[in-house]
Amino acid sequence: MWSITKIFRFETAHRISNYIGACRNIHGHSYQLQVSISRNNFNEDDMVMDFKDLKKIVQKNIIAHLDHVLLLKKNPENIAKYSQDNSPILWMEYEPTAERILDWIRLKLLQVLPNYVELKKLTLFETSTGFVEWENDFRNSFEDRQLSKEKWEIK
Ligand SMILES: Nc1nc2c(c(=O)[nH]1)N=C([C@H](O)[C@H](O)COP(=O)(O)OP(=O)(O)OP(=O)(O)O)CN2
Ligand SMILES: [Zn+2]
Repeated sequence: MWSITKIFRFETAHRISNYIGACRNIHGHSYQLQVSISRNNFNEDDMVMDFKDLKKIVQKNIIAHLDHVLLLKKNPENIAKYSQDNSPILWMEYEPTAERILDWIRLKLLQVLPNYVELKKLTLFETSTGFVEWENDFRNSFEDRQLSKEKWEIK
């Protein structure tokens, strides 16, 4: 199995509203995202996938939605405090922990990546010392894509 990885950066603010400590306050991180996709063979250009094509997909579907945006869980407290704010807000179903942000990214990428590649691994650095990873075990790959498509179609 071959894989390629592309690295992205984005600046995003969040607050973890149920957190006991400073992460309850709105604060920002310079996130680093690593996206790895895999394939058994090469395409007619002798590539797993053109880095530029992977970049376009991730920029359009992920980075454009997260960069310089405030991530908030859609709960009554956050709605009351921040919904009148002029900042761009991405309202999330869950607290915007690194884990949940990466899961949001994973579900979106499963929906938009071309069928000839598999999403292999995702790594999200929230700080220079803390990161979360997801790795495909390839057992439920097809089912994951179907579920992801259904989830996004509902919204
Ligand atoms: N498992 C998780 N733990 C924490 C998350 C998270 O998303 N997942 N998030 C936070 C805070 O939002 C923030 O990221 C602070 O994290 P921390 O690594 O503690 O940041 P520091 O700058 O203090 O890191 P040091 O290396 O200790 O200086 C908290 N936890
Ligand atoms: Zn944080």
